[in-house]
Amino acid sequence: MLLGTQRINAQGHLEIGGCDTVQLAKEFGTPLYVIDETALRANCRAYRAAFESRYPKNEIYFASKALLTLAIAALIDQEGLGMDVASFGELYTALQAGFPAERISLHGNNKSKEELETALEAKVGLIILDNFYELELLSQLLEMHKTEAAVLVRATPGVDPKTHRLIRTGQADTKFGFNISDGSALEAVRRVLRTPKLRFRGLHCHVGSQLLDVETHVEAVQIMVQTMQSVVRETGAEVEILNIGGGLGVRYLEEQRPPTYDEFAEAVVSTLKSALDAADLPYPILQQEPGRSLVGEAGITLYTVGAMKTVPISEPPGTRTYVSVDGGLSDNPRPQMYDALYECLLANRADEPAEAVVTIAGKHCETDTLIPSTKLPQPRPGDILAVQTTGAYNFVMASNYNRFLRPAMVLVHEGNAELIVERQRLEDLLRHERIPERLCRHRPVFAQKLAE
Ligand SMILES: Cc1ncc(COP(=O)(O)O)c(C=O)c1O
Ligand SMILES: N[C@@H](CCCC[NH3+])C(=O)O
Repeated sequence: MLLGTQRINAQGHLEIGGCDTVQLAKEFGTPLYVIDETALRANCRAYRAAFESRYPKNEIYFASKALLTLAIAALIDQEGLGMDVASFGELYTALQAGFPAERISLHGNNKSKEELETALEAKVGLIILDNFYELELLSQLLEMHKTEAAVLVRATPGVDPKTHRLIRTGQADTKFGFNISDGSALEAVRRVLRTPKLRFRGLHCHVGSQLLDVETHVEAVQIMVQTMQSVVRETGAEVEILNIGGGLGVRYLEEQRPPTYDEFAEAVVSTLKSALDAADLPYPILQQEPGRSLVGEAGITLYTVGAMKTVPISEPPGTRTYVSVDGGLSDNPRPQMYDALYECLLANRADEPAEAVVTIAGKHCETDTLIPSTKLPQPRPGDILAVQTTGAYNFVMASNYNRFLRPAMVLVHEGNAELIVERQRLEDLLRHERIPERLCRHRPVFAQKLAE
């Protein structure tokens, strides 16, 4: 499977963004996150066009939790999208990148006073209210700071998407949002309307992530329109915005066929329009927050192959060959967390027939299998392995487990590769650490040498 601008060049190497991945590995080291700028930009444009052509009152916020660095924020800004942030760190990064605050929306199921105050001070465009505690806290802060805030009420539609249990959020039993079924969402709207410094702008929902069909979104849209109708009927308030979150899936495996942007837009918009018409409601602004579907397929991770071993196995009877790479759990926790599956290829021998069935293992002190079973040309130590579809929820979920250094990230575009995140250095690991005086002893000569 080749995605975005990927192709196999005359040397038989995988190329992305016009850059030879073998050269990238040589120049920047491995593990290395590589982001295909052309593909990312094309996705932003195509997603937007799919909706704009069917529903012009349409706004796309990039869900920055999927991938955020200063450069990515700047690129998303250039593409004219908004940005959904869900923590102080995401808000800080977006603001530091110069992302216009009025196009930022603040999320979170337990927003702190500090996060809310910073959002108010920066004048972010929208705050998505998640619970009654936050509603109360925000109204106190607005009184204190003598300011106002535009809000959406996040509602939980009670739908059950077909995706991993840890990334479902539309069902009633979730920590996120105000339930619709027990009347909490309507009560939240009433309270917002009673709070003079809160400006009610509409409703929000997000049903889950990596959805490979349109059914749950369609169901959620119908429920949200019914909820809009109840809000209008019960409170007389106008629902100017309906935000349906993100969630569209991507291809991790060749056989996966997520709806295209056009198929997704057609299903969502036709459902929305007919539900609105039936309810005799004016058309709201349709907001969305895609993350994975914009950036997932635009990223790969490059690793270097090291140790290999073959062991006998009983199920099915035969052998298994472990091919260990120089990263794993710390740069991609998704296989451990969600049993996520990935495809890969040997970047330096991408044109050779894939005839060996192997297991790709990480190098952590865990059974950090990256890919349980895949077909490759017989791997050799020193080969460069490219794991596909790692643009979303990899870099942002990376850790320093086993004191691994977080990988670098490069943005590739028309044959140029620009470093947008430096590889961590050993001194970064110790930057925030202190040894109390009473535990101090002279550092061994070797540690001193390493630090120089
Ligand atoms: C509120 C909200 N919006 C948007 C997203 C982005 O989701 P995805 O990356 O699946 O498009 C998420 C994550 O699931 C989310 O929690
Ligand atoms: N981290 C999850 C997605 C979480 C979506 C955010 N609510 C994943 O990698 O699939």
